[in-house]
Amino acid sequence: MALRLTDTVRDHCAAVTAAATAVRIDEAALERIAAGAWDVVDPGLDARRHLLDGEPEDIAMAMLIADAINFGSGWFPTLRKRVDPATGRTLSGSITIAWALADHHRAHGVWTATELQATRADALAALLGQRPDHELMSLYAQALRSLGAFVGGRGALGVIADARGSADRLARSLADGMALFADTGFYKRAQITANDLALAGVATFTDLDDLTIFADNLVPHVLRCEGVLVYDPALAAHIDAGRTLPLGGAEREIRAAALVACERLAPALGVPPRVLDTWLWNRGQDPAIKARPRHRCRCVFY
Ligand SMILES: Nc1nc2c(c(CN[C@H]3C=C[C@H](O)[C@@H]3O)cn2[C@@H]2O[C@H](COP(=O)(O)O)[C@@H](O)[C@H]2O)c(=O)[nH]1
Repeated sequence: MALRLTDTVRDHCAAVTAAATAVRIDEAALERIAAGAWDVVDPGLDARRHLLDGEPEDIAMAMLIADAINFGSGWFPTLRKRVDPATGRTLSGSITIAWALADHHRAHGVWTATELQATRADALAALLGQRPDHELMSLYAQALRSLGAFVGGRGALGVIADARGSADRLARSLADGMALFADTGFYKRAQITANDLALAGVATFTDLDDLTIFADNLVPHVLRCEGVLVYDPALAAHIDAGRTLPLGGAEREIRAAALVACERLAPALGVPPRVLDTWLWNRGQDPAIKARPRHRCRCVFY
């Protein structure tokens, strides 16, 4: 039987972390977190930032669309950010994009697979409130055209049905079906898509809790702020100066170490990695944590 996608991720991250030269896990800090009396809960999806009411096909397609462009953190400092009208706080890059998409879906309906295949960067930029010439907009348009071809005539619920109740199989279908999901060794967006479809109530997976964390740039940053991840001085200086990292090398060590640390923290805290991920990610929205630079890598994976 072929290895499960999540098993390949765990094996890859264990190997990268064992051989890492620029990032290490601080055992004492990890034990401190593991022993803490934290209330680790998954807050679920925010109904303002995601389309959660309507026909299941629309909710499922809206989530596939959101997660097909749930990347770009390396460019986020160059994006125009929305302000939350309820709090007056500037929203993060990914929340800015997700919320703008949800508003569009509520007002104009959810794109069909055929419409997705005709996505243009300039029209998408206008919808997302961004400059039409921003390179992330052309990458987003490419991702959505690819999603349209991937979904085809089966619809979003058909994509889910083809996973036959397995989150791992759904993630594998995305990773094998679209180049921009082929985040080998981490499969962050392929995995978070399965989690999001389940959270949105349009999919049921028997192996959902086997997902790993969704290795982005914020979860490792929260762990670094807690002292769990320690970067060598040159890497720390590079990141603290706001300079981007190339794909591969140090950024892979950072993501892999975060995953390995969470593989140990999750059972200690009595939650699956997917719940720990969301809890850590939401803590990362804290202004004090956001004030410290996190690593930035301009890629299509996170
Ligand atoms: N590990 C993990 N990474 C996540 C999310 C979310 C939030 N969306 C989720 C929320 C509800 C649904 O569950 C969505 O899936 C975004 N990201 C990633 O963070 C990165 C930074 O973004 P920011 O802080 O905006 O700059 C970016 O690469 C973004 O792709 C998450 O929950 N976990």
